[in-house]
Amino acid sequence: MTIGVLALQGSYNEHISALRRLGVKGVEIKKPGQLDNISALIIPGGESTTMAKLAEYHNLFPALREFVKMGKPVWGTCAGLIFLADKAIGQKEGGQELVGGLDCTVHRNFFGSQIQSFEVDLSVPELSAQEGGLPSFRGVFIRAPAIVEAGPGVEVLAACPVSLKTTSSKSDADTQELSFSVIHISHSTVIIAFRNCASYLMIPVDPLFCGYPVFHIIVESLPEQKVIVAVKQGNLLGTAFHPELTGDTRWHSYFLKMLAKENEPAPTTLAAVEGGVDLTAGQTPEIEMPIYQ
Ligand SMILES: NC(=O)CC[C@H](N)C(=O)O
Repeated sequence: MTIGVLALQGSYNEHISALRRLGVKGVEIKKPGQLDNISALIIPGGESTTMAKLAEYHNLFPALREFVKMGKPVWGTCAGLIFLADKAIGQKEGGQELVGGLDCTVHRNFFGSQIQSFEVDLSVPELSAQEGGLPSFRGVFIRAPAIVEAGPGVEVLAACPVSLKTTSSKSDADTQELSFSVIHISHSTVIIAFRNCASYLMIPVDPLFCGYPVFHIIVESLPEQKVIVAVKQGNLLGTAFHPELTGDTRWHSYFLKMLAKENEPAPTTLAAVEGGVDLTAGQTPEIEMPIYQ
């Protein structure tokens, strides 16, 4: 059993390190043919537009789609989650190709720009039920996406509170005046972006909102909002955050168990991948990860 990590760009070395901490060898995947030799694939975080351009250049999209269609386990983290989504919003002009398969709409930079990156403890009941340990997981969000819509077959594994900060001078007021833009409308949800506080709010569709790109509204005592940041659909796993940048390997071990459930023996030392970059020869990836505990 071999675990591939798409190694075009982003945090693939970090995933390979995390797998190694579990005693499992990960191999770099850079070419379509290398997918034939692996049992499961991790698509790492990075920058999804760049990664998509590289994947296109190496003609990887048809093989990646085929891999997903075959039902083999695939885990997308952050940019990798964007890759796996059936639909992405907030893309650069001209859009970007997606692998798809995950019945979700992902907002590419939901939490804002690079400087709005953050860490937060997420409640992860399903993960801790299966893997043990704390009921929470330290989510490292780097210019992170979020899942703004999920289909009926998608299991939500974690959601992140979305705070509505405001620059209003009436800090103790229950009522705040905020201007916003509608950035996404679907049959069930409207997402609005607040102009002065880089926050988002998801609200049920109200026909009143449709057709007006910019509003000025009064928001009264807004309830706490949560946005989905980890999902599972069959053999597809998606996380908007970066477990490979923490010392906690539970998401990796959770993913490996998805593979084990496919009636394959538990992962041990893995054979070299023909045509792939094999890390079994006592080599270590060049970059040892900073581990945030
Ligand atoms: N850390 C990440 O992978 C960030 C992903 C980034 N939002 C993108 O569009 O690619």
